Amino acid sequence: MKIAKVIVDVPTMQTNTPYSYRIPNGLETQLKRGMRVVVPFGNGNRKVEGFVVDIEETDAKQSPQLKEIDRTMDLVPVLNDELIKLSKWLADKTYSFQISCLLTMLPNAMKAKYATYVKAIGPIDDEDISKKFKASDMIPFDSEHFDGPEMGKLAKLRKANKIKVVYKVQNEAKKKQETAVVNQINDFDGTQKQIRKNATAQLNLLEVLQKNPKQPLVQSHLVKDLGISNSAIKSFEKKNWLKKIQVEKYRDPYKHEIKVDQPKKLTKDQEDAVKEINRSIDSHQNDTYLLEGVTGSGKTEVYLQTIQRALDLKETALMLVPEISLTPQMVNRVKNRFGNQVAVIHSGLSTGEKYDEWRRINSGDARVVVGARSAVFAPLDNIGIIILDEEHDTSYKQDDNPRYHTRDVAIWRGKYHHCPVVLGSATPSLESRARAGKGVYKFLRLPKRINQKHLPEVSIVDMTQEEETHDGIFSGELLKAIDQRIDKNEQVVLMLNRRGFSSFLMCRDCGYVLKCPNCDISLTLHMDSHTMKCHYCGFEEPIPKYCPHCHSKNIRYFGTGTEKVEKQLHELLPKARVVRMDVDTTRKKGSHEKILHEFGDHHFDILLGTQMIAKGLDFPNVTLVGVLNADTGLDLPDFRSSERTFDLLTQVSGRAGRADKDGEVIIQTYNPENYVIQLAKHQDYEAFYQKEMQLRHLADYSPYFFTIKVSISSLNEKQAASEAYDVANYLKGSLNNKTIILGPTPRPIARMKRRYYFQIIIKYKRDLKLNQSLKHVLQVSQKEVRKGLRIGIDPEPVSFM
Ligand SMILES: Nc1ncnc2c1ncn2[C@@H]1O[C@H](COP(=O)(O)OP(=O)(O)OP(=O)(O)O)[C@@H](O)[C@H]1O
Ligand SMILES: [Zn+2]
Ligand SMILES: [Zn+2]
Repeated sequence: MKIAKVIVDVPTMQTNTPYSYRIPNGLETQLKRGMRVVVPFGNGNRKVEGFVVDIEETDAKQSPQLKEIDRTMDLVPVLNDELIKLSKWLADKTYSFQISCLLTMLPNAMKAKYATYVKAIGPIDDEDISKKFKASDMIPFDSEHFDGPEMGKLAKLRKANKIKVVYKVQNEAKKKQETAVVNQINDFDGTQKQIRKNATAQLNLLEVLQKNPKQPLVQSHLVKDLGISNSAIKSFEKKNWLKKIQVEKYRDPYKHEIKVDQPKKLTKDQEDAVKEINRSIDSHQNDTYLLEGVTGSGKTEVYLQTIQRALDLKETALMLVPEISLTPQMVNRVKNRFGNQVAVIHSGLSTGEKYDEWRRINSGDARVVVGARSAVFAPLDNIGIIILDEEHDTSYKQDDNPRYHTRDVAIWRGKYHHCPVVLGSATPSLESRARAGKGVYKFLRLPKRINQKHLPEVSIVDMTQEEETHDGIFSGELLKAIDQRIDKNEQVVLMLNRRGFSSFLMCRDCGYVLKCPNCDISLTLHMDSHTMKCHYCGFEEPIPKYCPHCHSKNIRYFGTGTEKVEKQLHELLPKARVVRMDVDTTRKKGSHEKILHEFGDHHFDILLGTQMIAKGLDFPNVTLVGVLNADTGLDLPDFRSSERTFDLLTQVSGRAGRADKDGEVIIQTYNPENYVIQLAKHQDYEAFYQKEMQLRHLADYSPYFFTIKVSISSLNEKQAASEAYDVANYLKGSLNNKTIILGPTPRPIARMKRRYYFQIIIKYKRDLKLNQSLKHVLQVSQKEVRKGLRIGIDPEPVSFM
């Protein structure tokens, strides 16, 4: 007898293991590992969903009491063996439930709230089934409409391509048609001779056709994105050099189907890196590389050429980038090189678009995947290379269950596929840099910018010395520099660092920031009530008149929003054309792309934005970068706040002077002597690394120690506190004596949304009992969990707030 092992969608400790179910007649040959099923569960036999993670042969006598699978939700597996295996590892590694991991891997469109249908797409020879399709070609795929044996027939019909499964998404767009052109030219050289030398529009069109001789090219993209004239297309059509066809409009958010970019000739450093990585690809070696390259050193070209190598070997490629730098610029660079083979996954896509992309990957149509964090689970087969760009970025860590780090998952998949993993950054995480130093990762460096360009000159402006003008936003020096750049017809990027803050009060004499006495977080100014409020605990006090630290009267509103800065700019430099990029101006779909496009076309002189603009942008005409407030991230209660500030300043500085013209950076700060600011001035990552490693060593922090955060919360403060003490005591008794256990303490933000939080920080080097002990904690706290306690285990937390 065959049984299925099913992970059910009941996320508790007790159910975090596969349950056995009998496979009903008719499904025996159809049911596959990786399909979703509906099964009866518990005493009441309520129906729950689950994933088949294994199918086994057993002796019927041994398991007479087994319940039977109700039905399948899929006709083909939605997860392959690799991903099922990965989910088990991930659950273990992140102390979460395997079901959460399995669900994390699927696009939302396939999650329960969306209806599943079967759709007839060919003649159906089975009488029973074909009768059902008489009324409609789409029928809900459930037990009301199909019984067990019929489900088996459906699977056969799907194999024969007579039906398909459709997940109906609420906002699914109707399919539309659009006009495309297809090349008809065989002899390109001969054709070129027939075109006048000064007919550039026609020559451009010819070039695009030559690069894409077989592919339909959507006319509107040719015109809008490549500047090819409609009249050129018309005259080509008349001469039968191309023909027009109608194609199905695809929900491609970037609408870029045309390859226009050729590989660049590599510099010596790039070539060394590419050779080394390609060697691993060719020999299927699972090496992890750290590619440390200064800003503008051409890391992207290294990625593109190694991806090409994997494709040449008929393998696929996975490229991960932080959400924030998943800009149209980056996406277009990959799409321009690899065309339609690229699938893009990020949070800006609609559910339907994400599902489309997922399906293209699952079916093997898309062979290069570019995406943010969750794309690390893309169902690619046969991966030849995995790239993690800006590997230090904190958005790679998921805050919620399962609390995985994208880098760990990428490395796991690299091992599975025997392929190299490339971690790239101008400012690698200390952890990765340390591993490269020890030889765990192979170290590749691009120490110079492309074309012998040097890094931009950085100067620091001490804002405590500035006269009280311009609301403390602009120093005289920065204003003058902006003015000069505009006169020279060059462009400026201005960053307002808003990390961790909205609007706060700061003393202009000593730099003191007014903080909440309970939460260790800065208070936010509320003009309506004329008070300072804590956004987390609700603490409130009147706006002070004197600095509590140095008693200066010079205490003022700071950390203004980009909107206010924009207004200031208009007053101070009326001629400047400013475009603002922040959460407000990019909320609408496509607006991000539009702003960057218009800035690139020099419709604006100044791009003003938050951290959003620090990464990945490549505008040749930008020669000045200004950082309005370098300090705001430095004070956060987090041992990584220096590292983050250094990264941010280095990344944003790197936006200046990337092409022919020299770049300049001006950083305004209230802490000009701080080592982070000083080292950022020299853009000296290696010096920063050495210095910061010393500090981490002294304080027993990562990468010298691993960290785990255990957080315990409840609406009832007493319950949370007493459980936290119990857990800490248990851990102190069970873990080895070199492991450091801090706490329990109320979390820096102790109370959030009415729950009281306590946290325990575990710092360890090697502790064989750790995993077991933490699982034990999860087990024994079950009773309290039923009474409303929550307990979370976060390995390598990126936030301690
Ligand atoms: N071999 C090359 N020859 C000519 N130009 C190149 C070459 N490699 C890269 N470039 C160009 O140099 C510029 C900088 O490269 P790229 O954006 O890849 O750098 P990066 O290291 O990714 O930078 P950042 O970390 O700042 O984003 C780009 O405009 C790119 O097209
Ligand atoms: Zn507070
Ligand atoms: Zn002061």
